[in-house]
Amino acid sequence: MRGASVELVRVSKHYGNAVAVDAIDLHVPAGQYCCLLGPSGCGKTSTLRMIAGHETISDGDILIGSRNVSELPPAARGTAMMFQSYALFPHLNCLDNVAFGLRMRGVAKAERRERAAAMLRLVHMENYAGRLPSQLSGGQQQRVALARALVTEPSVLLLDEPLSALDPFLRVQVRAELKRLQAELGITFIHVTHSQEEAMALSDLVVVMNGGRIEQAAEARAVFTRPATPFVARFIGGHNVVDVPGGAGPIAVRTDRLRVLPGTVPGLIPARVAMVEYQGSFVQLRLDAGPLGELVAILPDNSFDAAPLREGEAVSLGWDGAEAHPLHGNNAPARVPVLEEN
Ligand SMILES: Nc1ncnc2c1ncn2[C@@H]1O[C@H](COP(=O)(O)OP(=O)(O)OP(=O)(O)O)[C@@H](O)[C@H]1O
Repeated sequence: MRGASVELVRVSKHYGNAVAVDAIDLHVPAGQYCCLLGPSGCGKTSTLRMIAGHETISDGDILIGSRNVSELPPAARGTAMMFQSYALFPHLNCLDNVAFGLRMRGVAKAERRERAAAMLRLVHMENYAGRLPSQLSGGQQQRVALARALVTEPSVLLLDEPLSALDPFLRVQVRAELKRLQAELGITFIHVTHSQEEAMALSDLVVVMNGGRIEQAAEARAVFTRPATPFVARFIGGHNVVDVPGGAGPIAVRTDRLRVLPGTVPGLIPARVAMVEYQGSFVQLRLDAGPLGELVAILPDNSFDAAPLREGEAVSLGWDGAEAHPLHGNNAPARVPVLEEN
């Protein structure tokens, strides 16, 4: 299998008068793991469904590799889709479920079975080939669904909240499995999630969406250390968005970089400890900073224990200059469409 790049050029989706996706530009290089991340209703699923061809594009173009696929039916795009609900056929065993997509494409029976068995091996489910979906756990069904999506050898796999139906323990396990498979197969994955943690753990490219637009598209570490907008800083978590009076605009200060000193220190921001939350390896402090609102600081448990603070106590807040990250607004560079060989 080979990955293909995915390029969205001024892509919009309207439902009647409502704009679900608003003229977005995005380039996902071939073979990358990309997560579309954002709150409910921000347009992630509509974007994914337009790439798959399950939804018409209201405006703009989608290119996969060097082909403009905007008008092509789903089966002609070289994509496969994996859904949140596993959507396995209940009356077919695992092998037949996986082979189903090949039957639809007219592949002969012996080859269908061979390729389906190879896919089950890939997801470590070869010993369950004869079982019905009802005889499998949620995580196992998810693996079979993955094998079924991959059996047609897509160059792009589209995943719509593939982990959200799993319990937290399984979610982390299947997440690692997805990452391993993507690296092994080298095909492009585009994965919709509203979980920051999931996006950070999986992605080469994190695309943060809000209100039908892209707020930032960058590598996970860049999104976390250099969020482009107040929305990204808040959504990705781990940041305070602070608008100091007389400053040059809002800045982001990581919660683990906010300094909290006891008492009143001239020149620092006066605050009061509103809540102390013990979280195991660290302690989270909610701090009432008056006109600046509530700020959050996290301290390793040993630093907190060395000089504990109590609720109601007066403190002073500050940060090193280098830790103040200006939030310039949407500073994502304008994208120039790039064509690559498929
Ligand atoms: N078939 C439809 N008809 C009308 N409006 C729709 C339709 N599908 C989605 N929308 C609207 O378009 C916007 C974007 O929806 P979309 O499903 O793409 O968001 P999402 O980010 O995937 O949300 P979620 O995480 O809740 O699935 C929402 O306001 C939604 O109500």
